Amino acid sequence: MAAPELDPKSFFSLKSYHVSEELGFVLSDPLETLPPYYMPWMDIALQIPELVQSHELRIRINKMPLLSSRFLQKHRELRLARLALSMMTMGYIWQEGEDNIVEMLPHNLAIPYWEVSQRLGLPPILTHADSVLANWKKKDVQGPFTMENLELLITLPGGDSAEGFFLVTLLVELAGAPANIPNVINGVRCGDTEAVATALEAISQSIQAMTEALKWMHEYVKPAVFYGVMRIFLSGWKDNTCMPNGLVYEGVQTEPMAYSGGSAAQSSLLHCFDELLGVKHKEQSGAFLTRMRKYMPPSHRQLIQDISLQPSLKSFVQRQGSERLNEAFQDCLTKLLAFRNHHINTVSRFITVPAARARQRTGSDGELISKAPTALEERGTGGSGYMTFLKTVRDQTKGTLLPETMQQNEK
Ligand code: HEM
Repeated sequence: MAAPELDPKSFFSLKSYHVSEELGFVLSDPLETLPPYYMPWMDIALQIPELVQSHELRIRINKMPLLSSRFLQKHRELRLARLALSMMTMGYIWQEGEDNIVEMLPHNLAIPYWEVSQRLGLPPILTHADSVLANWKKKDVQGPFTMENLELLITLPGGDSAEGFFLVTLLVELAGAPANIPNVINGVRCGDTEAVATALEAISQSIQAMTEALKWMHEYVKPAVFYGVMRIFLSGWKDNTCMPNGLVYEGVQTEPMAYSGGSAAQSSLLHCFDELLGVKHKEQSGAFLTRMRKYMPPSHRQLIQDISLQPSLKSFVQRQGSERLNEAFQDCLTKLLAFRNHHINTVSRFITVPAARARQRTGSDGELISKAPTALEERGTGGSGYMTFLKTVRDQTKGTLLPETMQQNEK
């Protein structure tokens, strides 16, 4: 997909980045089926939890025919094929948990997976763009985007909690759809203070709606299931002591390759807001977030890059001396800070607390939790030393606030 040209005089629009005003980065109308030739993939992909449970997934994948990816033509076909192949790969690698790890993905899965990934410009591992953005359907097509009216196309072990985890994340994405970012950029370009303030007010509401949606995680996902069952299936083979050498993709390359696991750190939303508002992440946390951009669809990555090349919004706000604009800018940062604080609480509830219970073998969910992989205790599925990272990112957001609000926040 060619990167859109950035002409500072042209009108900034989301269209050229394959981002919609209504759905943001979410893929619109994902396909539910592939052409019949690809039935062997879909047959397996649709039964991953059951096949993992019966320890048959690897056997079924080993017997799968080697199919050519050349009959996949449309973007949506490629996305569904990648979703199916990614989910199968995670199931294949982690079927036995941390025991009996395989270090080679068989050629009948690895070759088409590599080809499809190359065509989409994504690394050959499950990403947020697959498991969340391209993994939904509405039960009633005319109905709303609600938990009740949504379901996944393909899932991993973890039952209702797995479904809840991916669908709540989808709702967070939808709540934050960055429709107003172009209005901010275009307003700054033509010096329209009121237009920029209006767009920032809408963005701050979207970020607040993201926080509200994130709260549903507590309702739809059980921490013990997330920690003890699901998390390993999102893990990658980079910075993971279980697979220190990475994974050999048979028939693609003889040397192993290392990739980070799926994480919403790969969502383009917060990267866009950070670039727009001038939140800069440095050193290790900055390096990790920059690396996560390689796990996003290229056009989404390009949008983030192009936002970062715009004249500074913060300087514009400071120059204009408008109280309304000042407040709208500050409010966006305050809401972003609140999102990150709530996210840290969520992470604590879904990882830190179960990890402590697992070490002490306590709690009614003790058995589930104690099966959790020990290599992941200190790390997020994206492979970060997560708490230090998340707090640094949060503090960087706070550090971007204009001085008066910082003082109010201290009170
Ligand atoms: C049970 C729910 C969740 C848990 C346990 C969780 C956990 C984590 C962890 C451990 C990290 C550190 C990076 C890594 O190694 O993966 C992270 C980063 C991140 N997560 Fe989540 N997450 C959850 C839900 C979400 C949702 C729904 C979103 C919204 C899209 C989100 C957005 C982010 C972002 C943007 C980062 C990068 C850090 C930042 O920009 O603040 N997370 N998450």
